[in-house]
Amino acid sequence: MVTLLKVHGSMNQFFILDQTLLDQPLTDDELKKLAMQMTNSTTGILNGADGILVVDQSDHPDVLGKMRVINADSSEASMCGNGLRTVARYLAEKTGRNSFKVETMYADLQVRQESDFATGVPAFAVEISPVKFDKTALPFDNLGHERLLDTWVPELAPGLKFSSLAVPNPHLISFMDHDQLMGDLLGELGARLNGENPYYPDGVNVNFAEILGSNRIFVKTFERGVGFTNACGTGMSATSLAFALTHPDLGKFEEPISVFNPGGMVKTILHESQGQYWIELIGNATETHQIQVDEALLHQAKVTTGQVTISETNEQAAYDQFISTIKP
Ligand SMILES: N[C@H](CCC[C@H](N)C(=O)O)C(=O)O
Repeated sequence: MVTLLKVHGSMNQFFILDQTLLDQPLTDDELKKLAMQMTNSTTGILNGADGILVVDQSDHPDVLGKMRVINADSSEASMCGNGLRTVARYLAEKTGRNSFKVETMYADLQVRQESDFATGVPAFAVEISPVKFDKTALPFDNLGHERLLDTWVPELAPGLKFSSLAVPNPHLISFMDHDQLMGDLLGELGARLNGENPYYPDGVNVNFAEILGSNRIFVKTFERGVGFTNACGTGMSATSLAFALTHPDLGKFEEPISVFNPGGMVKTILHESQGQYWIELIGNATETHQIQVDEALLHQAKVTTGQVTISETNEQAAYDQFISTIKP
């Protein structure tokens, strides 16, 4: 039997699969099939999730594990900020270490345990990097620009300015008022740029943001490979950086920025060293369920309610209590 976890960061929900517990790791094709099955609210357990986080051995120095991110549509992403906080907690509890690195597709990222956000709400800080703006890293095309930073792009949406950066997964960001943010445009643009389109052929996470005040923003995201999520950690990080670069009077480097989202709130801290930006993303790492499952069912992508033993932790109640106390 193998223990899976159901976890979330700001209500961005995942299953964690630690492949080092398996007799035989899943093939990439099996991982994709498992992600599709488990994240689906009909075929999956516990109403599905936004993706699966796969933990593997890392042979890099001072790195306690490797994280791979499989979206609900089975596409693999280079990073997941909310997910990395939950993997950091999983590895911290597995090893007894509270500050270490986790290998991700393009970088070994520093993670550390933070003091609880509230009673029963463990929190972790994770490094978000590398950060790139140029087309080679995103890639966007056919927009007539080498980079998008507070740029009018009528091809995407008239009357809005856009920024686009890779952290390292690709993000498109626009700041607007509350009504626009809550309107239909985010879903329409998100669906358009993650289907067949001339501008973001590999898709892009689309973030609409409202500026609430000094070092305070609200971000709503349509995620590549998923659709609407309660929060997107890399999206909130990228949006925080775009906030400071485009509204330097309100968004500050080296100071905590409160980023509210439909699933709760996280903090980001922006850094620049030797001309490179990197972002600290600090937020909850909540474990809601432990799931006992036979390894064969993972290989067969048949992790269904009748075939597993689920035990619920008491952490969601603590998280709900925390949410009731925060005010955007
Ligand atoms: N959908 C994203 C991956 C998950 C990112 C998000 N859940 C986060 O917390 O950063 C992509 O395809 O780039």
